[in-house]
Amino acid sequence: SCVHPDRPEPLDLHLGMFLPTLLNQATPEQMERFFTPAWNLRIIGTYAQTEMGHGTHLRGLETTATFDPSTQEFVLHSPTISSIKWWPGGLGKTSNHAIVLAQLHTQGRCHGLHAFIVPIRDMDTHVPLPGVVVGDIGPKFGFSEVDNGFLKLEHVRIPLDNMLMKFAKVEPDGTYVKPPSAKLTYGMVFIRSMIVGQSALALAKSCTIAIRYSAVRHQSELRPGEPEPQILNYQTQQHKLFPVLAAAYAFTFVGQYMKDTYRRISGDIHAGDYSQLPELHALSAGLKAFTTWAANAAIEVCRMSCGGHGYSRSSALPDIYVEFTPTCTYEGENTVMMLQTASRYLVKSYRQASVGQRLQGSVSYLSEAAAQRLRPRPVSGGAAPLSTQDLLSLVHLYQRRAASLVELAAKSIQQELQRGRSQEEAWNHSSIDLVRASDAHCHFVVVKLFVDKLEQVDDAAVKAVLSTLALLYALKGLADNSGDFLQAGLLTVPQATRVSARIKELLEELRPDAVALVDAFDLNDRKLNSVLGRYDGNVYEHLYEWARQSPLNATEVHESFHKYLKPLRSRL
Ligand SMILES: CCCCCCCC/C=C\CCCC(=O)SCCNC(=O)CCNC(=O)[C@H](O)C(C)(C)COP(=O)(O)OP(=O)(O)OC[C@H]1O[C@@H](n2cnc3c(N)ncnc32)[C@H](O)[C@@H]1OP(=O)(O)O
Ligand SMILES: Cc1cc2nc3c(=O)[nH]c(=O)nc-3n(C[C@H](O)[C@H](O)[C@H](O)COP(=O)(O)OP(=O)(O)OC[C@H]3O[C@@H](n4cnc5c(N)ncnc54)[C@H](O)[C@@H]3O)c2cc1C
Repeated sequence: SCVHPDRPEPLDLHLGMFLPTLLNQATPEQMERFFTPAWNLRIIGTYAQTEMGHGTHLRGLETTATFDPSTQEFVLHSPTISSIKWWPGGLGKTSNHAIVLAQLHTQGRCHGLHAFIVPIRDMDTHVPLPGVVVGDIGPKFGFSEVDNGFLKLEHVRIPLDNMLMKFAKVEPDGTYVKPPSAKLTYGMVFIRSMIVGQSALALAKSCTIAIRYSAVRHQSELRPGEPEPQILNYQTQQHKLFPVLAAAYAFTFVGQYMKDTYRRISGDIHAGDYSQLPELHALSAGLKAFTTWAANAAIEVCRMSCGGHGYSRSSALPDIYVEFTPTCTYEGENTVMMLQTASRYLVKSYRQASVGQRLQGSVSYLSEAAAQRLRPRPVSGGAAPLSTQDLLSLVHLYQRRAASLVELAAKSIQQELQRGRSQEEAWNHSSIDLVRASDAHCHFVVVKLFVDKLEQVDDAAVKAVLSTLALLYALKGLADNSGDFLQAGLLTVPQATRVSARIKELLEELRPDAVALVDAFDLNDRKLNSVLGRYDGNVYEHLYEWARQSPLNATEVHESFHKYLKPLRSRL
């Protein structure tokens, strides 16, 4: 954002969560008091929700905010070690304010989690304020530039007006006024929606590096006596990289869709219509998990496809991985997000469809599936003919797989209940099926959005190559998940064999356009920061130059020789 484009920064939370949370949850008066100074970086804020003991289970958070009507203040307190806020980016050393999520207590009752603006450091000296114990949590897997921090609040007093009161309120006498919808206090749908676009960017960067390098790198022999081929000509290399390229395009379109959907539904919410919030929550949670998991795995595929040089930080791929991988955990751990989508939306929608309700939005196919279940099945049964060319029929196939896995998960819960398990136990014993159902639903949404996007492309040549990519994305997903399709009776073994053959043809079709397709992401050398992914392809000269700049090469004889090796040698 500020100094290093696309790299994690101490100010990310200020820009990505503190300001957006104010925009969504502050009253006009609070906007004036906090937003303008925050926009001017006088106030630097972070978002402090997670505690040492709880991240996922928000109802388990222990920090309290107790209203004291005699002083018109909230008293913020961390009652236990496990209640210390832990992880917030920029909290350790950078921020002078934090949005703290705490259990609100007023008039002797607890009203659950609410957001409070807590000053933590003096605005001029930056010294921690009385009662605030704050610091950095120490080295991590990556994110070294970010001071993820801890925060212990010891009876810290803040004014009544520092509770974000756009929705829920506390009156001066301590009366609690409920929000119009309890779900509004969860938030998080904004960043989850944006993370989908970040998955696309991470994939675009990784496959740009790997595909450009694979066009530069020559290795081994294809035909004896002939020059070594570009490694991009090996079918296995194409099989590793072209599906990643296809996914990068798919996720780019899904990322755009999520941005638009967020804008549309949050517009409705601001106008007082909350009916689409469950769709936004389910889509943002599920697609955040689906795309980050896929991108996380694909970055490693790209790194390994570059052989030894992929392991060098000059490739940029190790950094892309360590900076991207926490997206699978933060903003809602992925398995937990998949379970939200499944149990809070898909299974509920399945039940509604089963009793004849017509569903809207991304789950409308469950109504179709329910209607189909009521129709008599053809005696012959078996999978329908499969076209490895027709994108719409593939979308339909993904839709039917999703419907079938949602049904499987819903039935699993039902069976567990019939065995006498409690609702909670039945849910836990069905959670593998629930995650699988979410995954299939998200996969369907991605394939559908990719195919829908093609309708908006006018240029015939661009449309043709994007259609090939969409076909590859859909067929590769089919091959990777063939067990699901076979199990649901949507695919036969001979059809699966044809899918594999068609994938090979598509790889060959895409080969001539592969470099142009990554160039089209328009990621310049500064943004990529990769020796292997250079636009001009002068990899070897610059690899040598990069190595020469290594700090170890500052002297011809390193001091370790005199300090350790020489004395050691003399003792042997
Ligand atoms: C410009 C952008 C780029 C900036 C990039 C910045 C990068 C910065 C780097 C890192 C940032 C990291 C920040 C963080 O990680 S902040 C902490 C994030 N923490 C989480 O996300 C916690 C995850 N946990 C939860 O979300 C919840 O606790 C839960 C998993 C949903 C469970 O909660 P709970 O048990 O209370 O809820 P239920 O399952 O019972 O659900 C109750 C009903 O509420 C609905 N629900 C739940 N969540 C939401 C939501 N977010 N929005 C709307 N509705 C929600 C749910 O569906 C239930 O509905 P029902 O109708 O079934 O009653
Ligand atoms: C780099 C980074 C930056 C972060 N920045 C911030 C920040 O700015 N602000 C902030 O507040 N937080 C931040 N976090 C914290 C982050 O949001 C949490 O770590 C995240 O929400 C996951 O919660 P947890 O750590 O409690 O994981 P846990 O919930 O303990 O997860 C551990 C395992 O338990 C499983 N599990 C947990 N609950 C369930 C369930 N109900 N069903 C099935 N399985 C379950 C999970 O699937 C996972 O496998 C950050 C984290 C990282 C890594």
